[in-house]
Amino acid sequence: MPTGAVIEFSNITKKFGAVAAVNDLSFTVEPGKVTGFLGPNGAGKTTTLRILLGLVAPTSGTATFGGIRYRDLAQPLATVGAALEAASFHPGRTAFNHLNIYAIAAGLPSTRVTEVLNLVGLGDYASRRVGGYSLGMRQRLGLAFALLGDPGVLVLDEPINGLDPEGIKWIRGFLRTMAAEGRTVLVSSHLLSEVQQSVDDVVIIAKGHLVHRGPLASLDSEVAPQVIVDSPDRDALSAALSAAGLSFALGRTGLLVAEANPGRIGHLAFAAGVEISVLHRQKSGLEDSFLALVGGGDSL
Ligand SMILES: Nc1ncnc2c1ncn2[C@@H]1O[C@H](COP(=O)(O)OP(=O)(O)OP(=O)(O)O)[C@@H](O)[C@H]1O
Repeated sequence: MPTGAVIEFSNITKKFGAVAAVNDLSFTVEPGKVTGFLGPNGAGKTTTLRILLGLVAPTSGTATFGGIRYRDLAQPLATVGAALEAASFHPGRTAFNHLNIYAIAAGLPSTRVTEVLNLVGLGDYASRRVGGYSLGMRQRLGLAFALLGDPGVLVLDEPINGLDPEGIKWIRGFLRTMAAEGRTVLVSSHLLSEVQQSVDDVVIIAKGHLVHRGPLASLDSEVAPQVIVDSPDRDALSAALSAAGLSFALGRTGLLVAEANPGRIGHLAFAAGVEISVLHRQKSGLEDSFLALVGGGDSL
């Protein structure tokens, strides 16, 4: 059984000209869990993963597997499996031939190619040309490649992108199994909802900065609870809230007030003679917390 190594990013910065795509990023990723690496498009996820895999040199900082940089690993294929892009396969080659080239280069037997193709559900399609594969099948082929050396660490960039519902269900189970076997599994996504059911921990970045890391459930406490209140006379209610110095925004079912105590809102409406039609506490969901952390949904 492969043992997962701890992935460690220490003060990673990557500048493209004057722009810092990744800015002083530090975090660790533990074995035996699925860790979601989340952030809106352009947050710096792909750049960070490319640095980890030695494909891009950081401007400063280090990224290591069990303390060793990718380029210094004695057996890279047996240590880390990565799937960064699904589309870069030679269309004229069969899936078997594609993987066999890498297997031969790594000194692995052809039986391993058949094994990994079966593992990702492509066993029946091994002799088909990759050019005829759907996006979902190419995603699976990318995973098969990542698994070739039976690595303890899996690094997958947006593996759920483009999968149909059946494929999404399959990959969720696949990620869980990989982590349960002791591997370190790092999966990037720009959508929390996409990975919510598969991840134990989350690392969230926005504009190249770390904005949150911890167990998935820790996201719940990130946004302060709000009160939803409404009135047949919304203008009068708004005036009463403003007079009390409370900030609020228009929500779907009323005014969202930055205040945790519904009793306080009820009291000030009563004192102002404003009739209330809705009044309750709103606990934000994981998605709300995620959007608040990454600066709203505009860039998603
Ligand atoms: N080679 C490059 N040259 C210049 N700028 C780049 C380069 N690669 C990435 N960037 C910029 O760095 C920022 C981070 O990009 P990156 O691809 O890492 O983000 P991401 O979170 O993976 O987003 P996406 O999910 O859209 O790929 C973006 O502003 C991007 O335009």
